[in-house]
Amino acid sequence: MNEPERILVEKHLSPADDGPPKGVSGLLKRIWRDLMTSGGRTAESCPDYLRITLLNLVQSASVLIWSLFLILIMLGVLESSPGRLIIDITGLLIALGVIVGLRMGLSVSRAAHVTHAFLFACLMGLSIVRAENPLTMTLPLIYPALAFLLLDDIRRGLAGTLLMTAGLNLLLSSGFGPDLGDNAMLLDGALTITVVMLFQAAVMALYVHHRKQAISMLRAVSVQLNELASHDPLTGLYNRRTFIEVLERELSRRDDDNRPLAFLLFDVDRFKAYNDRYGHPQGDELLKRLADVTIQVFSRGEDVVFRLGGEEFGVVYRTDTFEQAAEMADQLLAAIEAMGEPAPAGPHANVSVSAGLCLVDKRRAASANQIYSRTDQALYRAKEAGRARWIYASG
Ligand SMILES: Nc1nc2c(ncn2[C@@H]2O[C@H](COP(=O)(O)OP(=O)(O)OP(=O)(O)O)[C@@H](O)[C@H]2O)c(=O)[nH]1
Repeated sequence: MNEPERILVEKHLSPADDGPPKGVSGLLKRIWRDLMTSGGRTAESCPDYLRITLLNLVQSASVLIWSLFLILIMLGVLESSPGRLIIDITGLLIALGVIVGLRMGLSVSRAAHVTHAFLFACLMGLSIVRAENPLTMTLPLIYPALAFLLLDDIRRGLAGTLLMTAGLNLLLSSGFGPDLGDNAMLLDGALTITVVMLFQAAVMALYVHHRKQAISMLRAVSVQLNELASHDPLTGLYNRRTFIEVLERELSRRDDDNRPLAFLLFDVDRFKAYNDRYGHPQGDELLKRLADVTIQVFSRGEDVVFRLGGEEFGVVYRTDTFEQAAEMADQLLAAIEAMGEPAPAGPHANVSVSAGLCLVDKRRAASANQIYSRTDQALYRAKEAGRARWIYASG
């Protein structure tokens, strides 16, 4: 994605600022939003929003659950065992670690993998530690849904689910897992776990697949819309809307980049006569050829060429010296005159353009619109002075 497109996409994706909500409910909403978005690290329109909010949701719930278990153990309501304590304390530390880590910029994938690995180990551990309770067997059934949602990866989610299913069946058959009494109950339990887990895995895989498809479709549509909104359909150049954004961005970078910033505005001479003589379609062809020639002259990655409307074009570019900026304008006018189009009217043998050249003064604060209108006046003077030339914009 090149620079002007990046600006538009970022602008498009940046969250709308509705202002902070007020009152107690506003405060609670702000805290909740802050927690779910890791202190504003993500927004609804961002691709990683779902994973970050889900990780924060799972880990916040974990903090509450592990704390509750620890309090109940300390109060003597729940029986204390070393295994149980290790799982509860590790769970609490990991949950807090992921929440804080995400706020401090921890990679979302890494956070998802840590959470997923602990979920896996913890559910297996609980099945052993609480083996006396047959209900423990149902706990690991939550595994596939969360693993798929956290990892957002079908292969890993599926591999983890199969491993969990195998592990649970191993626990049951080895006698380490929940005590299911007789063999018939054991078989029933093993089959139930396997079928439910695989069913969940299939449903979640389908869900993750469709969500990914929908997201990539939306991204493609968003890129297409940006393309339409930022480009001129005839020449493929950037349009006026992008021009203002690019020039404003370059103006704001004046302190970071010491090289002179130039804006060249040019307009085809006697284009009406050309259209009248050769027809509109031929006029369109000429505009396309002009666009190509301009791109050939201004071919550096940072040069940005625009069609600003009708037969008017613009270039925003930087050079090492002001003299070089003027040389570029000379080169363009010469390249256009060398295009070899027959002239419909006027004294020139070839198609020509008139231009205004503005060299932006670092010390003078001017908006993009002001620079445009100053350069337009210079262009007007070039027309008045006989066309086929460029004139400096004053001020
Ligand atoms: N073929 C074609 N013509 C266009 C397009 N947009 C504007 N025009 C024509 O461009 C012509 C501009 O005419 P004028 O503004 O009178 O300027 P000019 O004839 O070039 O004269 P000067 O600028 O004074 O040299 C008009 O006839 C418009 O119809 C376009 O997309 N395609």
